[in-house]
Amino acid sequence: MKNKNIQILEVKDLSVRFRQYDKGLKQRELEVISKLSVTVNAGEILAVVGSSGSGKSLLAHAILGILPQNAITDGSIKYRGQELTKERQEELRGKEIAFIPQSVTYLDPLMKIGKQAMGIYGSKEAQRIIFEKYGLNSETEEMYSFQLSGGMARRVLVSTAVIGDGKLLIADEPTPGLHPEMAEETIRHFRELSDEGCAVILITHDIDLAFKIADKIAVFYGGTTVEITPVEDFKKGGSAVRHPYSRALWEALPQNGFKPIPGFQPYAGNLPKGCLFASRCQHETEECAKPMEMRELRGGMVRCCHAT
Ligand SMILES: Nc1ncnc2c1ncn2[C@@H]1O[C@H](COP(=O)(O)OP(=O)(O)OP(=O)(O)O)[C@@H](O)[C@H]1O
Ligand code: NI
Repeated sequence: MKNKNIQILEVKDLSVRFRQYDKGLKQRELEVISKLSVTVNAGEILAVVGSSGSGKSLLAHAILGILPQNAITDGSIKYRGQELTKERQEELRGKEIAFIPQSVTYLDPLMKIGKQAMGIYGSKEAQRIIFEKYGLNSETEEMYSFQLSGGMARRVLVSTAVIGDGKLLIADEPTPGLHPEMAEETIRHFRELSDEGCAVILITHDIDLAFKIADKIAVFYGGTTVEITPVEDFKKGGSAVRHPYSRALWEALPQNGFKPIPGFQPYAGNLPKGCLFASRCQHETEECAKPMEMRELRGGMVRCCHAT
């Protein structure tokens, strides 16, 4: 494996707020991501897991510079050591930084699939090989996105993203809607890309999948990271992970007893000042009401004052 220690992406203290209008013309800002920091190195696969609405897709959109107009971001996002400005995002998006979006509506409805897949840099031959690998015949190239089934559209998105020589691949839930063999193939492909030195961020609900290929797992909750851990700790089990929410995720897996987590994730605009998980946590004490920073622990990071 090459370049394993070269940092490709560094997100530091990222916050994302949405400007919204309350009743009348009163404006307010809804903070949906706060103090979020992650890094990914070349040749490394970082899996981002966490419940629905925890901010996973927004992190991807912030890196790519495709947040909606009313979004305000703070903090820093560095790509290969340099700040990712709007100009750089535009320049790198779809080239060095490849993206598989969560929704197939990202396909351009007015452009033939072949043309979209070619992007700006791909050759026709390379495209054919990749399309075949993903079970897309040459007729697909002449189709428009509305003519594709959900699974086909997803395969187009995946193959499109992996055609070029990306240095960073961000895949937002790439496998749902794919047949198991195709999902396996996709994941194998990610591994190949990372072995060639590409940094990969895999956003997924499927923790088993993350176990299979990730090097590192970032656990999101309420718009920020609560834990970053080498995948090995998650594999070892509930006692090896650092945060009570990570442990709860582990215990909710079918093979570990399917234990549900009582309570709900707090919603942006109504977040507690201290630990976001406190109201659902059996270890809650007064200390948990204080602002909680990420700290290093046992070769990983955790946002919990009780973790040991
Ligand atoms: N344009 C927007 N305006 C206001 N709030 C938004 C907007 N887009 C997303 N949000 C909110 O931001 C939070 C994070 O959304 P995000 O899509 O990143 O979640 P996610 O972790 O990707 O969830 P899922 O697993 O369901 O895909 C959610 O609470 C969502 O409602
Ligand atoms: Ni999402």
